[in-house]
Amino acid sequence: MFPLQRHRRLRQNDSIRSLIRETHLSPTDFIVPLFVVEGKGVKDEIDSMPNYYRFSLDLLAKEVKELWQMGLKSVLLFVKVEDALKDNRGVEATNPDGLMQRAIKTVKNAAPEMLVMTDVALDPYSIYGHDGIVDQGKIVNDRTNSFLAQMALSHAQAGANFVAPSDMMDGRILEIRSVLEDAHFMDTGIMSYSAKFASAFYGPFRDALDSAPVDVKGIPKDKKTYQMDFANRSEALKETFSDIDEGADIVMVKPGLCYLDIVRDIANEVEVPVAVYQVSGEYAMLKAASARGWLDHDAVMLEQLTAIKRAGASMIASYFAKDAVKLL
Ligand SMILES: NCC(=O)CCC(=O)O
Repeated sequence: MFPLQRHRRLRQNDSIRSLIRETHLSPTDFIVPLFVVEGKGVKDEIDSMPNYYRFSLDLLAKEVKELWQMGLKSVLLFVKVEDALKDNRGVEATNPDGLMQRAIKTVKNAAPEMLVMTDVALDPYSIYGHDGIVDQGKIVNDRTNSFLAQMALSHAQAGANFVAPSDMMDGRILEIRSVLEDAHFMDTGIMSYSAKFASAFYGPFRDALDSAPVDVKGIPKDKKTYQMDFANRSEALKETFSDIDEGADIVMVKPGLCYLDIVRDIANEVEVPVAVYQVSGEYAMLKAASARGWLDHDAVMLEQLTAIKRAGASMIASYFAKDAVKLL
């Protein structure tokens, strides 16, 4: 009771505040998403993601060395696939000499200890921009899983440490785990996008990879039959428990800031590490507002990242990773 308890005693100066601080960010909290394109000497800024780039393999190597020197130890690879290589089943996704497979090797050559995680979903390879095979206007589940498992295997064969299925098909973790085990890739981990919501915050990412669902009659224009309804909460736990039962090593909530209640729910319930993906729209909002002088970029960035960790994230996939680490 006041005045025996004066809460402000513990806030009087920076030394006491830092002594009692409960949440700390460190470079090892981050996974750095990287966008890869064909070509040479390409470092192409993404319009809706200022200061974020698509790299050709030569400059990817340079970027990865820089990240490693900054103390960033994990990357998550995404590729921009040329239109001529797209189809309905993602055949190119299993090409041993495809862009993803070469990107994995490039990262490993540049920084052998860098943890390489790879996106597993059909959308960058799909003529329809969907994460699964489209058949008569539907995204088919089980047939998609076989392709995802072959894609994951191909990434493992190229040297990926973790595959990261971002597609939200049912049962894909079990199928991927089984295929990896059968092929003796028992040390290749799975970071599952377990609670991925059908969010409007992914817009800039889809610009970056040209992977938005097409606007064609008879093809679903959104991903709501597989990604979760953002109004739901308990479903996220159900999805996450399924993925853990099927063999996920790390589970993920995506997007970040609007979903911290979900992060806390899951962190309270599960015993595997929880990743959060702070997505492209979250990045774009802060870049836009700070460019206009409306928000203090660095202060808001650190506040958001700290809040994500405070909510229960063991790791954060974030386009701010480099900006943040420079301040830590
Ligand atoms: N499967 C990866 C994503 O959908 C990323 C979305 C984003 O950063 O907006």
